[in-house]
Amino acid sequence: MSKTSTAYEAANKVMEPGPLSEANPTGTWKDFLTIAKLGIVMSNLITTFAGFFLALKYNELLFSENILTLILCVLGAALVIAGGCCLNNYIDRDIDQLMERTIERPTVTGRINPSQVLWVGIILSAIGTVMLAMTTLTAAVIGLIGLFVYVVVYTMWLKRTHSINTVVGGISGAVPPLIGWAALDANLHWVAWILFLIMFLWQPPHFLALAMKRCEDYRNAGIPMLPVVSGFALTKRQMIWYVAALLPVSLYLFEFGVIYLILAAVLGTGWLILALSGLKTKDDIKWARMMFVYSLNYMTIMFVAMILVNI
Ligand code: HEM
Ligand SMILES: CC(C)=CCC/C(C)=C/CC/C(C)=C/COP(=O)(O)OP(=O)(O)O
Repeated sequence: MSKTSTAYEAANKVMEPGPLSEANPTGTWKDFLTIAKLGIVMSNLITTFAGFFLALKYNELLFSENILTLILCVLGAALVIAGGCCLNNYIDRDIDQLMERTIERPTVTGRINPSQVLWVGIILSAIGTVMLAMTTLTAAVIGLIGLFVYVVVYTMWLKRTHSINTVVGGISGAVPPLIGWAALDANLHWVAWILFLIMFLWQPPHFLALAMKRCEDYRNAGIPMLPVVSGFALTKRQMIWYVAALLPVSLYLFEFGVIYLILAAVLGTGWLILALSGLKTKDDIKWARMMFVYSLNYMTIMFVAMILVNI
């Protein structure tokens, strides 16, 4: 039997919930922050804020006159994303108990009652959507599209069935800058769409690196991530294409000025060199670890720089 069919069959088997303990849930705030994936929410907020800040500049609006919109936008986006992460944890609790990386999650250990996680997810998403709607309706609709793609399309369907899962799921991770822009200006400028594209292209090298690092974990849980289904060689080649595509797209924001251009060129070329070194590496896991760390630094530095050069 091929590796591919084994993974797909296993993915179908794990649909049944396992022996999760629901006894004595003693969930603390820390448990809820874990479930809401605080680190991921915070980094998504960098891209949301970048979208908001650039919309201020392109629409010649004053920061001081839009502080309430900023608060509604950032808090609204944070709540929708955190709500999505709670729903993701609720739905994934059967497969999370099969992976070393996720086995300690409060939804698996039973420290939090699953129905509580479900309700917190729904309530946070609803409050966040209302807050976004108080900026513009477009911002709220984009938030809902992101939530739908993340929770329904990615988590409930593709994550368990197709190796294209994370590429499609990447649409949700790319909408936060659009939310930030739309909070001020519902007619999304092309710059907003470039931010979307940068985040969309950034994600495959980010999560495929992680999927390589955690390949055995995903295999055991029957999740058909690309390295599980198609192996490391093909995964590495795909990652190179995404990193290569990211470079010209990031340079397309040339009107941000020469400092931005130099930074984008240096960071993008550095990442491409690292990605290409994967073709020759003898230690795939070490390379994947470096790609993952590079992805986080690249995203943070690029989006902070986009804000700073436009002050
Ligand atoms: C489909 C898209 C994505 C997938 C599948 C994905 C997957 C993951 C996973 C599984 C981890 C956990 C790593 C570990 O525990 O070792 C992680 C970490 C991380 N991801 Fe992503 N990610 C995606 C999109 C994003 C986006 C859009 C951002 C930010 C804008 C982001 C930022 C981070 C950060 C900051 C971490 C490390 C901190 C943490 O685990 O809390 N990711 N990613
Ligand atoms: C507007 C909106 C809701 C946007 C969503 C933005 C968002 C949460 C992007 C990150 C996507 C992500 C963390 C995928 C990992 O899920 P996973 O289930 O593969 O990770 P896990 O195995 O660690 O749970």
